[in-house]
Amino acid sequence: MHLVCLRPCLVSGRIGIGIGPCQARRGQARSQRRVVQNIPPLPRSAQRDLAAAATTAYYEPALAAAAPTFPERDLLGLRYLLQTARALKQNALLQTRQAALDATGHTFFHGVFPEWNPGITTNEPDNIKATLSTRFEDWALPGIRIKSFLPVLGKHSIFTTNGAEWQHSRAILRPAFVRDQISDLACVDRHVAKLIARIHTARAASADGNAVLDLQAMFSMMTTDSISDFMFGQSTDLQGAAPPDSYTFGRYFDESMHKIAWRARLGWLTLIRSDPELDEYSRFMRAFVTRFVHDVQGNPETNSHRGDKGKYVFLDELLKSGESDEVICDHLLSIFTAGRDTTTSVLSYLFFELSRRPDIVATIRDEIRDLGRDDPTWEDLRNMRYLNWVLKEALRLNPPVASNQREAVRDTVLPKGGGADGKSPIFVRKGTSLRYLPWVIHRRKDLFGEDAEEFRPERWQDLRVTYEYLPFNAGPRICIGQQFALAQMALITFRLLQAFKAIERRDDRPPIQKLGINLSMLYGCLVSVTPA
Ligand code: HEM
Repeated sequence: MHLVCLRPCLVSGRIGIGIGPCQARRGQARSQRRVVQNIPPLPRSAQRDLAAAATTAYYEPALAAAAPTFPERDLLGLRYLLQTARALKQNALLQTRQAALDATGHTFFHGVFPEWNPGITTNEPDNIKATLSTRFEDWALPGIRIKSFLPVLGKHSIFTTNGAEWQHSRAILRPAFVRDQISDLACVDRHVAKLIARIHTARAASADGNAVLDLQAMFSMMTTDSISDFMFGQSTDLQGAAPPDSYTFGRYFDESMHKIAWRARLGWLTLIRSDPELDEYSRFMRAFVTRFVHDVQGNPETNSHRGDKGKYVFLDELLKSGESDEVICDHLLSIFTAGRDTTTSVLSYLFFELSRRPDIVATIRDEIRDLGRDDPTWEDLRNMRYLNWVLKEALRLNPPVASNQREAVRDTVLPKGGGADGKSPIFVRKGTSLRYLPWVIHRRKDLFGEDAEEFRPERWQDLRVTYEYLPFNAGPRICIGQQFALAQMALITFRLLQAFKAIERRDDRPPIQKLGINLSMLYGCLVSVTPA
């Protein structure tokens, strides 16, 4: 019995577990010898998995065919890199990956320029379950992603650490997301009230009283205000009388996320060159956040937020950890990164859908009316069945974290993707990067039905999901802010549909999704609204 490792064959560029003749036309025997000599000993745990997941048939030559590679004959990964850059430029990376996964089955290998180890892309729930949960210890955040985030989030961030350091970050942050805070909706309510007031003002100021609004830009300001209020006890107040440095903070934050996304996606190449602009943004943002930390530390009794008894302030909880200012600053910027654009993304896409689906608007408004209360509690929002279906559906079709990545920290096994039918386990060498795309998985017709690409909240009536539905990720690194985000988004939608009875699309261009760290809408979300 021979198991061949998952390095690309030097001649054919094929990768996979294989026995028997190499498929390359030229240099066949030589390349095969070379590959076979490199056979790594299969780790004991991998052997256990293989035995459990497959059968002895796995070792038969017929099933040991290489897993698909894409594109073919791309040993160095240059074609893949160029394709990625081109697709990103055309805002079509998700669609390109979807087509590749459709063409190759649900898992394929590709070269990663300029590395030797191949990468894997998968939209197979079993593989994702292994990566995020059952074989969690075998995978970590990839080095390239950590390096891209470091200049902005720092080395203590939950998004730049693995292993014990990550556990420590999570242990510090977790208690701050307690039930009391989640159910304290007053903070969000203040900022959504300002948003509604701004919409009324814009309508009144427009010539025909029917102003065109870019809800994406408005949601972004609102979430910046509400998350800063939640974190520091003081809002950036971009929707009100913000000081100039709040605007600068917002702008630098946007620019930094854009740069980080490019660096993470294009790999090590972009890290060769330093980016003084990014360094400057980072310096400014750290100084901005540190000011709040000092403010709270320096004035424990007089600080403005403490006048508001009962108000939850994330920074207060964080300071209880006794960590240094630098660590606290890393955590604050991380929560800002985690919470702001994700929420903006879901709301923008949701209101884009609502602008072309008056039936859904009417059904949510009926549910609001049936509640019979103007001010919903957290429990009320949780129990609004249709509203929650709508949110789940928005998160399914446009998960803000549309594409995600991990890296094998030891030799391991994925349960599916090998063999002629793609159903055999595959061996994965340490250092291999794995990309999974919730955006693509959520649109699989075999998992979500023939209408998987349609926005249909009613599907959630009977749908039970596990690893095929990943808007908040899964396993030990599942989103900490999930309940907080869902409660916020439910309240914002509730309030807006209480205030406005119709939303009308005001943009003829086809919607284009832009993939950064999070998904956004390239042309924004242009609508007009009718007051209730
Ligand atoms: C609709 C809104 C949100 C979505 C879709 C979302 C999604 C995600 C996803 C997919 C991850 C996993 C990232 C990875 O491991 O690669 C994540 C992690 C995380 N999220 Fe969220 N998130 C949302 C809102 C929030 C909010 C509002 C907060 C906090 C205020 C938050 C805090 C976090 C944190 C701290 C992590 C890191 C968890 C860890 O690595 O252990 N998220 N989120």
